[in-house]
Amino acid sequence: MKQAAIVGGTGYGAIELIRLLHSHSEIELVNIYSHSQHETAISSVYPHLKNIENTTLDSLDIAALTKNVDIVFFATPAGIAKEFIPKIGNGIQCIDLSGDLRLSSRDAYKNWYKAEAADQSLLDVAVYGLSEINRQKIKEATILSNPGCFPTAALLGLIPALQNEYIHTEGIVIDGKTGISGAGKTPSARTHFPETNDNITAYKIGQHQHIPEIDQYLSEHCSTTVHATLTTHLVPMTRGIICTMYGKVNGYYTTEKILSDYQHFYEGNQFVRVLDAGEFPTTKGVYGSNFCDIGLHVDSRTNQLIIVSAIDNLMKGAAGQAIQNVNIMNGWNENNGLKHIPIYP
Ligand SMILES: NC(=O)C1=CN([C@@H]2O[C@H](COP(=O)(O)OP(=O)(O)OC[C@H]3O[C@@H](n4cnc5c(N)ncnc54)[C@H](OP(=O)(O)O)[C@@H]3O)[C@@H](O)[C@H]2O)C=CC1
Ligand SMILES: CC(=O)N[C@@H](CCC(=O)OP(=O)(O)O)C(=O)O
Repeated sequence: MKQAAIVGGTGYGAIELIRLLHSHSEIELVNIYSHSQHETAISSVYPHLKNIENTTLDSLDIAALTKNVDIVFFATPAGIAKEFIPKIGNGIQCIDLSGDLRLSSRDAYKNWYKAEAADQSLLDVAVYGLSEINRQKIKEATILSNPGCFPTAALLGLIPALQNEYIHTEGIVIDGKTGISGAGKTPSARTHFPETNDNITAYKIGQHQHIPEIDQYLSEHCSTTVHATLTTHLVPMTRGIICTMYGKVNGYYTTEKILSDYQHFYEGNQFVRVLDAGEFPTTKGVYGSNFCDIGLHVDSRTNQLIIVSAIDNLMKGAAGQAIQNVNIMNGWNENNGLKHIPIYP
């Protein structure tokens, strides 16, 4: 068994990691670190964990952590992991759920996150954990940068179309919608119930921190610079992300031809389900699971390829993909801790 710790222990990402690690056969969760609450059991903060996970919350102690654990998950806001990971060393596997290590350009991080970027030496060794696309590099990783939630849905939906040159690289539009748990556990004026109930809001237009992440990895995967338009919307549901994406078709292709190539592209990848012609994903269809469901359609009237991609933001968009990546890093079965059927209805 490998021993693991979670930093940011009382946040939503951490709680989801705890749920998944409970059924992981190779990892024992030994420390849950919290900067806000100490000497209290996690099950007192979250009563749904009563008699299941009673670990006492501790304040982060790097020296003790370095001796005790093999794997550390940072489920913390941007700005934390980049400061602590360089102090850990010892070959300990560090998985960062935040955006600290995702952008290769330090200037881009400064522009979009409004803070100093991680040291270049840390960015150089961090591996981007889009599991299905970057599996070979993830196998060798010690420092793992887990993708953002919208980038996970958007990149898995768009990369096959761009790599096969089914769509032009210019004019790609990503219309993204997310449940409110994506904003974390601390309520704000934007996520407060009266603002979100019975309401849909577009937010961070032209300013979303996932824009440079999507551009960077789309560009890497089609060897030309891509600038996609992302607009994110907050919708009144707890979990789920759905991205409806549009790209101008580059030639003449049928829905069936592109779908069959997507099915081939993701063959052997148990967590990406490419749907049949006429079927489209829903957030409920992936709720509580690590699946990314993809459906698509060629609109011959407008010559647009319409791709729809759905994930659970806390699962494939965060904790689920983090566990999938740890499984890849350690040569374990990729679905260890992740065998959940979506919760339906
Ligand atoms: N929610 C989602 O769907 C997704 C989240 N992410 C990313 O994962 C990370 C965690 O997200 P999420 O769990 O939703 O966020 P939350 O806000 O729910 O949790 C983050 C936790 O980090 C800890 N924390 C807060 N401030 C500090 C600080 N200054 N120093 C140390 N720890 C701090 C707190 O826990 P404590 O007080 O116990 O230490 C807090 O609860 C974020 O970077 C987020 O952007 C990525 C993809 C999807
Ligand atoms: C609803 C909501 O506010 N969602 C967040 C998701 C951010 C996230 O989880 O990703 P990072 O790790 O890149 O910050 C947002 O759109 O910014």
